[in-house]
Amino acid sequence: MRPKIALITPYSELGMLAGEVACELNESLVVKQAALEEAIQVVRKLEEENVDVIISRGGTAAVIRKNTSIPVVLCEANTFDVLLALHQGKKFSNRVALFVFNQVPGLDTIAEILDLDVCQFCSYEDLHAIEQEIERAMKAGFEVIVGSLVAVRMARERGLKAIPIYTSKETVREAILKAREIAMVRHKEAERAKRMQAILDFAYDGIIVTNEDDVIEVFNPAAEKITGIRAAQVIGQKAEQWIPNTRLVAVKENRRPEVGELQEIGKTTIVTNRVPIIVKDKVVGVVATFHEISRIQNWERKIRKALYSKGLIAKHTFDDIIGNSQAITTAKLQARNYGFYDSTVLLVGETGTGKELFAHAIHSVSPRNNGPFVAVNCSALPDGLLESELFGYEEGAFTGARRGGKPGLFELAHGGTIFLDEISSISLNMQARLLRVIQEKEVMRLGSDKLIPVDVRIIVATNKDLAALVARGKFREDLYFRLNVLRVRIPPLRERREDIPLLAQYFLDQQNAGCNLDPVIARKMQEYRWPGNVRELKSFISRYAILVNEMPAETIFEDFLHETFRLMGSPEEMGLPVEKDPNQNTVTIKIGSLDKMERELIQKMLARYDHNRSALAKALGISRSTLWKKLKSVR
Ligand SMILES: Nc1ncnc2c1ncn2[C@@H]1O[C@H](COP(=O)(O)OP(=O)(O)OP(=O)(O)O)[C@@H](O)[C@H]1O
Repeated sequence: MRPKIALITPYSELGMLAGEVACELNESLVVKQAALEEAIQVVRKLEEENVDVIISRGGTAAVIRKNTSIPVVLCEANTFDVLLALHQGKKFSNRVALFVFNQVPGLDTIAEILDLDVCQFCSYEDLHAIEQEIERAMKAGFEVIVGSLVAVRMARERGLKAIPIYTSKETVREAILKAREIAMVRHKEAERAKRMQAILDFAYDGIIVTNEDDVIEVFNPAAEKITGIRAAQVIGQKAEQWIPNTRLVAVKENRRPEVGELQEIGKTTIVTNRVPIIVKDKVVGVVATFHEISRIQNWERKIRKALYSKGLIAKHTFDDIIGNSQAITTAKLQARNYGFYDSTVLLVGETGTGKELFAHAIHSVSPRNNGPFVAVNCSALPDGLLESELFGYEEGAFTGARRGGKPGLFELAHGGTIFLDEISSISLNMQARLLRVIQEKEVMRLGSDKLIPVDVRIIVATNKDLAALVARGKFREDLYFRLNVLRVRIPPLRERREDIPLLAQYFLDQQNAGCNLDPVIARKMQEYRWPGNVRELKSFISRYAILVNEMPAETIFEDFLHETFRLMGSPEEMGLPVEKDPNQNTVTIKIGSLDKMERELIQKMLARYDHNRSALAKALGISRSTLWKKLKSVR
């Protein structure tokens, strides 16, 4: 933006000279002719035109300065210009009255050089004052005057010889250059002030600034909203008059920042930071920034929600891992200790034992617990898809690649933990890429040649014997050693049968079933092998909670087992105790009424079938409901 510069001069010659210089400097200059008080009207107009700087000289410059906030650059004749004019004056008299607004430095020396008697008349600001001074000079016997054009004009009207002091071209050039510089600085300053204002206006934080006298200088719109006080009321007032319990004065005196302090303003609780403004070791004020605590809570909720919707948060802690057995307690203790380190953790355990649960818990005690937690089931995706999910891709990396590319899960887990479940299922190609990530701590998106540094802790889980896979060449040995740093074995449920009733009751409570586990079922459950471990137990309890009011607990369990056997194999294969009776094909009962004999027969058969009603119903060739009715009559 070109600066707007104006020159106000009492005589046209200076205007013409300045125009010429401005042209040479490629600067646009508005020239106005006016002297002393006449200049005030002109200045008003220039203000409307947003002129940045005014150039003027002598008394006119002094008048302008008093009447505007626009900066005024002096274009004063210099000593050489005065000397030239005095030299001219000497041609007419040895006594010269000098009419200039400011004292001329070195005037005595000039007078001596020129051998001239010079008397200076100065500091006038209106025509009347000049007139009076000229009268005084005349009375003192001066016949020649040298000075500003206004003075020269008046002197000539009174018949005196008068020589004007012209401003040299060099002085004009300097004035224009100076004006240009000031205009530029002003523009920059105005821009900075606008930016600062925008920051204050649009900041969500309340901002209050006090000066060294504890007077409020800044009170932004957010501060108005939070405090309910209007800025216009408080700016220029002492802070303690308006802000209850303010510590701004104390902060100024202590010279120590107070950060994250809670403060009550009416019914609102705010979190505030107060920091002293120290310039060259002097406290020149205090700045306070603050926001309502409810807003922080809202943000937190939003952030958590966003992370939740992405599944990027650990949802479980060690408290969620139920079990008192020695086996699970040892595993928990070990895993908790590993949580504090940053090395890779390998979780080994059968399906459904709680490996993912352990991964969540390890992250939640780790120093990374504020970072994201990303869980990936490596067996759930085909190799190519898993690769693009884990490492991300650049736009156009493959057909169907999303515009703008996509960050991989390693990038999303930056600062946190990534959990790779079923690690044994990844291909050798993926194993090589994973090894590089672990070694270099960098990922490269598909279709990109840029390495992105990532700071991620890795937890992997397997239900397969990785060492055996290494021996069979299915798993890279170097990766195995990288992963097998901190190892936790999670025991299967059958190795901690004492936890079964506890877990069952825990899941029942989770379902709000409002009942306790039938002790008979609890015992039976402890005898069962639970090949699907806790997951299987949990799904049984979900069914149990729904059916417990509909049918006997034993029937629910037996039906459950029946289905499991159908899917997985015989009771023997499932590890259930099956009565091994040498007289398997016969049952002895006492002779009695038909009813009685049937009751005894059913009781004995039930015992033989280890209370597995489905199996018994099948053996007797009757439906389970018929058997159930008969059992009811037995009881
Ligand atoms: N000790 C436990 N206490 C409470 N809940 C548990 C426990 N162990 C496992 N669970 C629950 O059992 C289910 C299966 O657990 P999880 O998914 O962690 O097992 P996993 O070993 O990772 O299974 P997979 O090998 O099939 O991936 C989850 O619902 C989990 O919350």
